[in-house]
Amino acid sequence: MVDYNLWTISLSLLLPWLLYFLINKILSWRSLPPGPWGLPVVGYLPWLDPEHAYLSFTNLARTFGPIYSIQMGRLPTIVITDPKLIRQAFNMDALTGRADLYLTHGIFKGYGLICSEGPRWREQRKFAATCLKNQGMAKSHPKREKLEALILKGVKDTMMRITDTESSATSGVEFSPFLTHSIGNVMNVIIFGREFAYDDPTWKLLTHLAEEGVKLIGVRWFLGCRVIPKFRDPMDFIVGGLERTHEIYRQITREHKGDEEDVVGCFLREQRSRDAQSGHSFCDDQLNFLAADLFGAGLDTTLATLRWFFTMVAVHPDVQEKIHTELLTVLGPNKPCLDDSQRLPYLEAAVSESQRLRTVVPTGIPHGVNSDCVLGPHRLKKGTMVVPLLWAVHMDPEIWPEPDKYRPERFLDEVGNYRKVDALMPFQIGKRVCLGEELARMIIFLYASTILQKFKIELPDDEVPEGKDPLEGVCGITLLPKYGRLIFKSREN
Ligand code: HEM
Repeated sequence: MVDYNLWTISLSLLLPWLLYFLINKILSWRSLPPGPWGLPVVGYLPWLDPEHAYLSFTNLARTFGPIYSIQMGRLPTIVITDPKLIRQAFNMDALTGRADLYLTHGIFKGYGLICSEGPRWREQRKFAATCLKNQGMAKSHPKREKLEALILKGVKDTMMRITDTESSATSGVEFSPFLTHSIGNVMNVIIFGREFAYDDPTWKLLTHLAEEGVKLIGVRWFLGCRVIPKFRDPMDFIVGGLERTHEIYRQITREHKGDEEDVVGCFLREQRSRDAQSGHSFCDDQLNFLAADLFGAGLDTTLATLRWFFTMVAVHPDVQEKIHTELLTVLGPNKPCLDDSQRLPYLEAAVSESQRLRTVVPTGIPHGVNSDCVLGPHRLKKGTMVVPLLWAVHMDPEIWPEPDKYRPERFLDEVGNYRKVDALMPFQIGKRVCLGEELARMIIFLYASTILQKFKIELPDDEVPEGKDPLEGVCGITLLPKYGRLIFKSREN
């Protein structure tokens, strides 16, 4: 009898709570965009292609529309494929957070720029933007010419290595290591105030750790990779690689006096000037994570963009000839410089079109909702992850008819001037838009124009197996060309 009463009391207390919980859940589901069902704990993850998650997401948009909900492990997620909606969402303060992933919050501990949020992100973003601008990364800045000269030195280094490789004009050359070294050194001078020699063992180690780390980050990170043995090795590699990278950075930092113009020098000065203040974000760990972010985000993406561009013009000789004719007509025998970019609209259009056709960050970098907010008719809860699906934006047939075709004319108006299309957003958009966009544009223009002025590029006959797409990609965080060997024939002979 006593037991029966206890049950009745417990149930009468529990039922209203259960009802309240269910109604709340149903209401919050109803205010969310539609989306596929998933399983408890893992959500929709088992159905995503781990190698090409951006394609699985794009397929779902065909069923559920330009904004849909999906459960990624324990993280409620919204995927957006409409460029206007992405712009609106990513301009909201409430969406400037990063999703709570083990990678961003557990391993990177919210340090650096890419993984930080709130006041630390604001303070560090302002600092890094000013520091890069003071090194010439801005239009009409007095140091722009110095930065231009640094990039051109890198272009010269790459061209020299191509020419010095005997096979480059006949059977072809894997030129990605040349680009990695020369663009890497542009980043090294900006961040650390120094360059590394091509065969320097420290440089080899740094690039190996960065390249492998980027490849290992993907959808698997949403599964509880701390507990699944299969995923432990890649995670251990990333954690160990980060520690070794930071140790090298600490050594470089110790060699700094603090009056240098590079990022490390600026950071050390800022740190000293703030020492008396409490609660600032300029601690030693932050410096290491910031340097790694700038190096990683800057090198990998710019390299991928250039590799895709050169592969695309090799596969489309008609486009390459038009670019070369434009270079001849506008520049004659003169070498390209940054001021020429406006006078070379076809080249600019060809670069934009390659950034569209092979989006180097296909799923974008997801954001996190940092306070409950409203996006159109939808209520987004704090903690939701928001994916701007750049691949789907760039392959939308409503915006780009026959999206699989490489057609630079999409970016030209009727008189042949470059036409900006808002839906092209390789650097993402909004309050956290890529911090290095201007630097990336400078590098891409100078490499693309100078190399195509000197060389005719072709794809070796035996590089791509029969029936395979020469523009096939391999995806980690970034999408890289699968086939890397190219023939460079000098046009000066
Ligand atoms: C073609 C080359 C590049 C592409 C396609 C690219 C793309 C992106 C994308 C998609 C994001 C995410 C933005 C967001 O979360 O809303 C991003 C962020 C970032 N990029 Fe780039 N990027 C490129 C070059 C660079 C360069 C050269 C640098 C170095 C200065 C750089 C530094 C950063 C940093 C620090 C962030 C994080 C910004 C933040 O979270 O506030 N990127 N980039």
